[in-house]
Amino acid sequence: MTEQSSVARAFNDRPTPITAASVRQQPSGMPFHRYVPFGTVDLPDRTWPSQVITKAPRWLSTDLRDGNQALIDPMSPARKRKMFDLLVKMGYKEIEVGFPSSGATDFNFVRSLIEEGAIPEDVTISVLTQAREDLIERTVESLKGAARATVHLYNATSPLFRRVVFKGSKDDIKAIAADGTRLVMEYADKILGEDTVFGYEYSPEIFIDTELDFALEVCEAVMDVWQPGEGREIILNLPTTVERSTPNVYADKIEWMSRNLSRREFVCLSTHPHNDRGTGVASAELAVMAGADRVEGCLFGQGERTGNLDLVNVGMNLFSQGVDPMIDFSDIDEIRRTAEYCNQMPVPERHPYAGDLVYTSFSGSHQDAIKKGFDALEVDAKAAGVPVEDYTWGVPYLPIDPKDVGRSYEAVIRVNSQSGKGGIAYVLKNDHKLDLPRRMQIEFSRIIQAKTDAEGGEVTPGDIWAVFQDEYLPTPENPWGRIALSGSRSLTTEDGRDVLSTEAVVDGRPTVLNGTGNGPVSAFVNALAGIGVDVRVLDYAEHALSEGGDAQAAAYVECAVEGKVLWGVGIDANTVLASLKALVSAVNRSQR
Ligand SMILES: CC(=O)SCCNC(=O)CCNC(=O)[C@H](O)C(C)(C)COP(=O)(O)OP(=O)(O)OC[C@H]1O[C@@H](n2cnc3c(N)ncnc32)[C@H](O)[C@@H]1OP(=O)(O)O
Ligand SMILES: CC(C)C(=O)C(=O)O
Repeated sequence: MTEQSSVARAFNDRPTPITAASVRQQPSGMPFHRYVPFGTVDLPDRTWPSQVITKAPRWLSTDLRDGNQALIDPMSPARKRKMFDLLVKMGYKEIEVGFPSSGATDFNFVRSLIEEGAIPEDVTISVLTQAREDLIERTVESLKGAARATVHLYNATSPLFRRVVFKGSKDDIKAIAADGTRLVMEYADKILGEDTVFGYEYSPEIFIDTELDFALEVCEAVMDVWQPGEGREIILNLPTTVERSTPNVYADKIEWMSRNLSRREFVCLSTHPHNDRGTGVASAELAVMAGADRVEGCLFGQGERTGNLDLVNVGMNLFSQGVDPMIDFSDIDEIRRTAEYCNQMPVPERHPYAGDLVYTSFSGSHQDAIKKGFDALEVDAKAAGVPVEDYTWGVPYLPIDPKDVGRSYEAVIRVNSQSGKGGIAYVLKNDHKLDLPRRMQIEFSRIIQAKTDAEGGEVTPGDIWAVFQDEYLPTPENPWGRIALSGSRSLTTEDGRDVLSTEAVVDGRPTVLNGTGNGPVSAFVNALAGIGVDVRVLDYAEHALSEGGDAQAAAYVECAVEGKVLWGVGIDANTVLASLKALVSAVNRSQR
């Protein structure tokens, strides 16, 4: 047994130490007995947990189909076209453009894409259909003249759907899939010309709830009809449809299918997660680790109920691991604005990578670490001789550089009552190039904290600057304080000592302040003593605010004025004058 320290012993002697046994949660009274746990897969030799994703999967955007079918107000042709053009611009090469047999809107949209030549040569459009002959015929008709097109056929295969929706046996369900595939091939043959490169995708809908051996049986029956082989791929898409299991169970199912499918080399194994449990992204990532070659989803997770898999999230997750997502997310706000316009739905502030607040910290310890992180990044990049925008990213609390998705650093730190000195110092440095010494950061943050405690809410960078100016840098528009430097200043050296003569206004009267010291600052301190002000300089710092001939400098002095310790700030093109102004700033503050 390890010996307890005296501090731990003292704590354990207290009457009510917190232990697991003393935390008493109450039964909820919720009817949880109505639900059964999701079955697991017996796959002890699973390999997916140790896989690492090192390249982007194939992507299919279904914004114009699964996304669109979930909208209160489905997209107008104009909105659909805007979404299509965005997806193309971002780099998606497989785009599900609709459900043409649903009605004129989708049918005509597909026609317009083809007839207006809106589909780049390297982009394959895809259309979804139920396995019903009239719908299949209409679906294939919509594709006439397309250069590259895929028909995607689905039917539900799970026990609940077999019993409740189709009221059929396993064989009936398998026949729907196989017959549907045959019909797609027949109509494609009849309707589409030789100039259409034609592809086929089949989805056993509700795959997640389908017995694995039956899902395999149906997929094999479909493949027997399609006959995949060299140069004749089949896409088998295994959707969660309604996400009901933890992502590891889905990954087991994908790995099991990947291992057991015949003709695997001609199968593009596709994943289509939904997000009912909020783990759609994890499901997709684990599915890719488990062998999926392709990921279907929508921008920002638009889609039925809680949505489809968020393509932006998965793509940016890859990016953040140093893997090229093969999709351009560099203007995330433009992508978001377009998606919001097309879907007529907002992307929430906390949405991964794209929300308004996802690169923003309000809290003190986060801001402190971020400020230190940015400072260190700059120093490290400089030392390595690498431009900071190419240097390996590593700033606390920021998983990626917001600039890589087109964001500025402005919103990285926002100040409210939860903020500390680091955040406030960051704003002054970022917006005004003022690099406050640490003790001055503490002093100024107390001033801002008093404001947030009194008024609540957020203090904007503009507010912070206004308070800073008012506190340390009286302006001609807002003059205050006993002393103001006015006209000229002369500095000579006699016997190795500086002799300073400065024109000033003291208590409203023109006054010349004369003093001698072993530097201009100490000469000015002595000049102030001449008008009865007792100042002792405790600390001093200065830095340039900009580069070049007309560069401004900032000086910071910590002084004891009549025994009161406080900081002053001066800004001037001349560093000596900046330091004298800083002394005046401290003296005036002491008497304010
Ligand atoms: C998981 C998914 O996202 S699947 C995609 C879902 N998307 C959509 O449905 C959007 C577009 N759909 C539509 O506009 C309409 O459903 C239409 C126009 C295609 C068809 O409409 P309707 O002919 O009225 O049929 P409805 O949609 O009600 O379909 C129900 C019938 O189709 C059968 N059915 C449903 N899915 C399938 C399928 N994949 N394959 C074959 N039959 C199917 C049902 O069993 C039912 O048959 P029953 O009437 O004999 O009981
Ligand atoms: C048609 C299929 C792929 C689908 O949308 C789903 O199962 O969610």
